[in-house]
Amino acid sequence: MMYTVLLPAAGSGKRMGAGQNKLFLELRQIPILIHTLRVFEQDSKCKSIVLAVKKEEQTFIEQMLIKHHITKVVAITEGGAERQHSVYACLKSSPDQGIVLVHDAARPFIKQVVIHQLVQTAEESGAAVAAVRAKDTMKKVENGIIQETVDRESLWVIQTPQAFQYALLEKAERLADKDCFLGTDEAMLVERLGEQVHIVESTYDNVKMTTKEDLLLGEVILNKHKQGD
Ligand SMILES: Nc1ccn([C@@H]2O[C@H](COP(=O)(O)OP(=O)(O)OP(=O)(O)O)[C@@H](O)[C@H]2O)c(=O)n1
Ligand SMILES: C[C@](O)(CO)[C@H](O)COP(=O)(O)O
Repeated sequence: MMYTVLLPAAGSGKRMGAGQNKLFLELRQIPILIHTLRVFEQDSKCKSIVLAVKKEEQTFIEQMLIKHHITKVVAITEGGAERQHSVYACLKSSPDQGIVLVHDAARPFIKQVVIHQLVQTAEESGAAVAAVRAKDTMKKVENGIIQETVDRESLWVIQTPQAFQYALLEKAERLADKDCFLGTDEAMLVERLGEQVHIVESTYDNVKMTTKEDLLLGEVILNKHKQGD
């Protein structure tokens, strides 16, 4: 099954503190945004890419796409104040009403095998998200005091990509927008409709480039991938 990927890239990178959109920072001389785009450019099952960007960054990004031979971007739309708004803007520009995959442009290390499993699961069941098992002991804390230890067996750390049948995501985004509900991922919007969202086990190296430490980790992951891992 072919899919379209929606890539929100209109953030500010405040936690990275680089004074610019963190997606323009380079890992091995290639911008993070291009590392992410290359995954989908090279995936024969990806038919198109829709990007949400800041208006003032659009020309720069268009030049970047040409320089790095990225050909699958079919629409570039203006992002919104929050990530969710940027994803919704992408969805409205999607030429494809089959399976859509939402992926943070800030996660450059996603593996094709995980993407394909997500697409297949979403095709069969409607919605699927990438996730890894929680590794640490997890506790609920209020005012600095532990309230309880949460059973780790049932806890997963949620990532992107998140894959959906178009009609389901469209309904979830539309209703969230109408209700002014803001979620931190798309699964939350679908969950509030009472629909099931399936987990696809991902890898711990699908990290989101969020703070400076992640850049060091990113270089290590790139080296690991270069050695065929
Ligand atoms: N209004 C926004 C906010 C975020 N994003 C995108 O959503 C992804 C995940 O967001 P996050 O890691 O939070 O990025 P930033 O918002 O850039 O970072 P910060 O929260 O530290 O400012 C990134 O690819 C980012 O560009 C977006 O398109 N529009
Ligand atoms: C969507 C996400 O990447 C899943 O882990 C995450 O929720 C984005 O959150 P952020 O607050 O924008 O970092």
